[in-house]
Amino acid sequence: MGERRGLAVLGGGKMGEALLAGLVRRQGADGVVVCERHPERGAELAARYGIDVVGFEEAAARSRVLLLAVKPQDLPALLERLAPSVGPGHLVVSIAAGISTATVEAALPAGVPVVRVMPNTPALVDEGMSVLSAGASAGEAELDEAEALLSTVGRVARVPEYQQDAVTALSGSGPAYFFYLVEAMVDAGVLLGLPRALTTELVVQTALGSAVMLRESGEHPAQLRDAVSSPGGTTIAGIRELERHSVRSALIAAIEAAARRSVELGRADGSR
Ligand SMILES: NC(=O)C1=CN([C@@H]2O[C@H](COP(=O)(O)OP(=O)(O)OC[C@H]3O[C@@H](n4cnc5c(N)ncnc54)[C@H](O)[C@@H]3O)[C@@H](O)[C@H]2O)C=CC1
Ligand SMILES: O=C(O)[C@@H]1CCC=N1
Repeated sequence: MGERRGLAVLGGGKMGEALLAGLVRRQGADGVVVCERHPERGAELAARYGIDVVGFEEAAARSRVLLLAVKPQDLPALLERLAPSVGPGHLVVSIAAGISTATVEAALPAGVPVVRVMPNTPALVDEGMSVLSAGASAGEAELDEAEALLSTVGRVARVPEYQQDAVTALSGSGPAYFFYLVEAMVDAGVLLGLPRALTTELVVQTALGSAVMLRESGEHPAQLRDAVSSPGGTTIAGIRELERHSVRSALIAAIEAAARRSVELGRADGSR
């Protein structure tokens, strides 16, 4: 079993494809297969990335790493079908929000190493953030192996598993919050009479430039914001409105709600 080298992506949806696309772009399609419930979707991925679409049994026979990329609610059924083909020579990597390594391990034969990962969709453009935690049968070697895989599509961090719900709310869901902010800013530009295409360019480049500044300067965001806010100027007039509308507090509440939902998804029935 230890001889296997391939990678199987089980569930070729949005996140499965984002990881698949990045990995194939970096390492080629050799040894990569996908399992997908919807045949049309499978055919689309096969054509786009030059990979084989196979069943669970063949995926397990051909692959060392089994990347679980179905929705948390679909994971129990998938694990039940996958379990007979899996053994300790596999490395199971689960990206399902909220689902603990203990839950995945309990559905598989004893001793199968499981690593839980929270990735995000910017993996599509090699700017992903993936956060790893080891299950009971996984050690440094398995974390290193998962890290080698995920680092082809962005940055990687490791946390103790109890922090994964907070991570899910921040970097897993985070892209949606930035997209939401961008949408709102573009609406504002349109309201002020700017053409939508120009407005979008202004906002997207501003978002990108600000993100690069944050990463490269290492400065506190408040310091960078101060540098934009001239005394008696335009920026501080805008900031006052953000404060008046409790935007900071709304963001904190949103991220708290996302983390709570991650905890709920981890319950056997995903109930609220
Ligand atoms: N979308 C995102 O930004 C992120 C998603 N995740 C996690 O990734 C997982 C997938 O999420 P999405 O890609 O957004 O969902 P999705 O619904 O786009 O993709 C799931 C895919 O799995 C397929 N599928 C379901 N059951 C299957 C089965 N038994 N066999 C083969 N294929 C099967 C579906 O047909 C679908 O194409 C979830 O567990 C989610 O928590 C994690 C981080 C970020
Ligand atoms: O919304 C979700 O549940 C998934 C997990 C993190 C991002 N998307």
